[in-house]
Amino acid sequence: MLEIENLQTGYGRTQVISGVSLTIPDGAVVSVLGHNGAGKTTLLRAVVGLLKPMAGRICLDGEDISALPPHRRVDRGMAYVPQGQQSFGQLSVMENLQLVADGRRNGAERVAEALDMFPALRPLLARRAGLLSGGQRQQLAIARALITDPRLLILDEPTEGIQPNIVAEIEATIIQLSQRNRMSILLVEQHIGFALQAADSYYVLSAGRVSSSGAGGAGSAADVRKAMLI
Ligand SMILES: Nc1ncnc2c1ncn2[C@@H]1O[C@H](COP(=O)(O)OP(=O)(O)OP(=O)(O)O)[C@@H](O)[C@H]1O
Repeated sequence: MLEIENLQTGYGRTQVISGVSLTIPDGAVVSVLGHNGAGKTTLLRAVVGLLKPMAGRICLDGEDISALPPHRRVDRGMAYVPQGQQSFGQLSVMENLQLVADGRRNGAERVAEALDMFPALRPLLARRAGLLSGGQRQQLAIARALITDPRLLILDEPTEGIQPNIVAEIEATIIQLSQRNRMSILLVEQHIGFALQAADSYYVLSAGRVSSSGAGGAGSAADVRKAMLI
C-alpha cells in the first residue's frame, strides 16, 4: 500500500531523514521505533505531506504522491494522529467528532462506528474535550481520524503519557483495526513490547537512518534492544 523509497527530508537546509526506505503492505501494522530525536515524527510528517522530500519518493498504491498536499493525501485514505492528543479543548467531545463528520457522506454513521471502537467516549459526549484525561483525549483524537474512513492510519506515540489501563484499551483497538477492519497502520511507539506485539514488521530509526528492521512479534525484542543500544 505505501512504499517509501530512499526518503530524505528535514527542516530548511537541515536534513533529518537521510535515506529511509520502508514498506507497508495492505492491512499490515508497521512500527517505527527509535530514541528521542531519531527522526520518527519527521518521517511521519513527510508521509502525510507536511514536509517536502529533499530526495526519494513516497508511493501510495503504486502512485508517486510525493508532491501531493496533505488534504489530497487524506482524500486518498491517509489519516494522521499527531503526538499530544490534539483536539478542540473548548468544544464538547461530540462537537469535536461532528466537525470531522460534517459534510462527509454517511457522517452520522461514521461517528457511530468511531464510537463503537471507543465505547468509553460515549458517556463523555457532552463533556468539553479540554476536561478529558490524556488517555480519553487520545481516544478522541483516534476516533476523529477514524471518521475519515482511512485505509492507512498514521499514529505518533499514541500511548505516550497515558495511564496503563487506557494504554491497554488503545492497544487493543489498534490491533482490532488492523485485524478486523484490515486497516494499514504506521505506528511510532516508545513501548517496545506493544510496538512489536502489534506489528507485522518494525523499523528502528537512528539519526535519520534505518539501523535495524525485521518481522514483528515478541521474538524481535532482543534485536530491537540491540539496535537501540538498550
Ligand atoms: N520544526 C523543526 N525545525 C527544526 N528542527 C526540528 C524541527 N522539529 C524537529 N527538529 C529536529 O529534527 C530531529 C528529529 O526530530 P523528531 O521530532 O523527528 O524526532 P523523534 O524521533 O520523533 O523524537 P521524539 O521521540 O522526541 O518525538 C531533532 O534533532 C529535532 O531537533
